[in-house]
Amino acid sequence: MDLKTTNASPVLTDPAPINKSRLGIHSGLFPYSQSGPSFSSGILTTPRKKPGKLDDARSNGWLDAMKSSSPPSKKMLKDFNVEMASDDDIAYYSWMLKYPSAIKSSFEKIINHARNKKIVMFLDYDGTLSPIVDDPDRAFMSDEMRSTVRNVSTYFPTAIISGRSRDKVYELVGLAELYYAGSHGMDIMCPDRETMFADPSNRIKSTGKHGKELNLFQPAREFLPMIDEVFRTLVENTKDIKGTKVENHKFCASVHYRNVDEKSWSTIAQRVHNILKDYPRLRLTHGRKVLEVRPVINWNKGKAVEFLLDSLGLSNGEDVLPIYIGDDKTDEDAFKVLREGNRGYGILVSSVPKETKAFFSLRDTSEVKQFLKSLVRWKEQNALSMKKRSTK
Ligand SMILES: O=P(O)(O)OC[C@H]1O[C@H](O[C@H]2O[C@H](CO)[C@@H](O)[C@H](O)[C@H]2O)[C@H](O)[C@@H](O)[C@@H]1O
Repeated sequence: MDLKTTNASPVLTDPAPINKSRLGIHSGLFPYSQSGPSFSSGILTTPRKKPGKLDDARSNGWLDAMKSSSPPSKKMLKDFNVEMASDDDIAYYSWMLKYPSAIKSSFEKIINHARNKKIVMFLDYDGTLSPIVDDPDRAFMSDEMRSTVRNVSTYFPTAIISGRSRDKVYELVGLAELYYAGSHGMDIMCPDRETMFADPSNRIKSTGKHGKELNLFQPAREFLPMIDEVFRTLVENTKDIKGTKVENHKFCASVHYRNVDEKSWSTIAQRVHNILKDYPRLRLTHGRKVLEVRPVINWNKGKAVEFLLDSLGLSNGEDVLPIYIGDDKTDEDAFKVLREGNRGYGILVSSVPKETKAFFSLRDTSEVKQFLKSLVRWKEQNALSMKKRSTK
């Protein structure tokens, strides 16, 4: 089967980022919206945006987006042994007025709101549970983080929602008690509820590595051969560029350029761009020093959150509080769903100011761990005081 179409159309691109000024908190933030095409219902395959006049990777903003796709490491200014706040610090603290820290200023607010509600915890993996490292194969989470997540899941239903393949993220997290959504939510391992599957062809019964029966929801299943083909083409076409790494996530593919000399970034962008011209049913999104190729369907991490809440029977309750913690552009779809439906809290993990649909912020993975531990402590104290009250 020829998976390409002869009717080549230009690639849908994300908007080019606006250069952020060092102190321009409200006016010059990096645009951070990721939403794909949206329809009121169904998981429709949608056409890409109309071709613009410009038709190469440089002119349509890919390169700018690539350059600003991961925050630089922070430098502290020191002057005569007096620690001074840099412009970046001032910018960050001003930004935090709009997106307060979930552990510092706003923890009380969060738990007050969560009182008498059931928290459902959604966690992104890279940059949230494991720090960003140069080699994607070595992005391990610490044992302490793992046991923290395990503790969280004893009190709250907990799901991992990642851009990686479901198998890979399951292997990295290694906790059987969680729910997993891989490929940016396009591969969901979920509880078995017949009513969830309006289109039963998207529902797959499968047997996991340990012989356990799995219930999978895979809305982009028809794209499997196409993603496999484009993955192989991407590998073939970038193999001469030192440092490039292409990953196959089953329902999407990633081209990493973190370890590539910046001089070659435009070459990578151009080659990926050229390949995608032959696949109008695929689109490109930008992650942290990674180009991600994914199907043009009305599905994303936000949809996965809604699907999981539904399949857990927790979608309509006033007494449910979903919390989603993530660091990347793809997490914005989930933040948006929670904010717009007034359903719960998005928490952005970032050490630099970013425009976001989240409500709160955490600086890095260690603050994520601290936040999760604080929630568990709060829940334990609650349980203890309830027990004391009932034995009086
Ligand atoms: O949705 P996520 O769980 O956050 O996954 C997003 C991407 O994460 C990985 O790449 C990122 O982390 C790597 C390891 O720290 C880093 O080397 C890379 O530069 C980052 O982009 C993963 O490899 C990607 O395939 C995921 O899409």
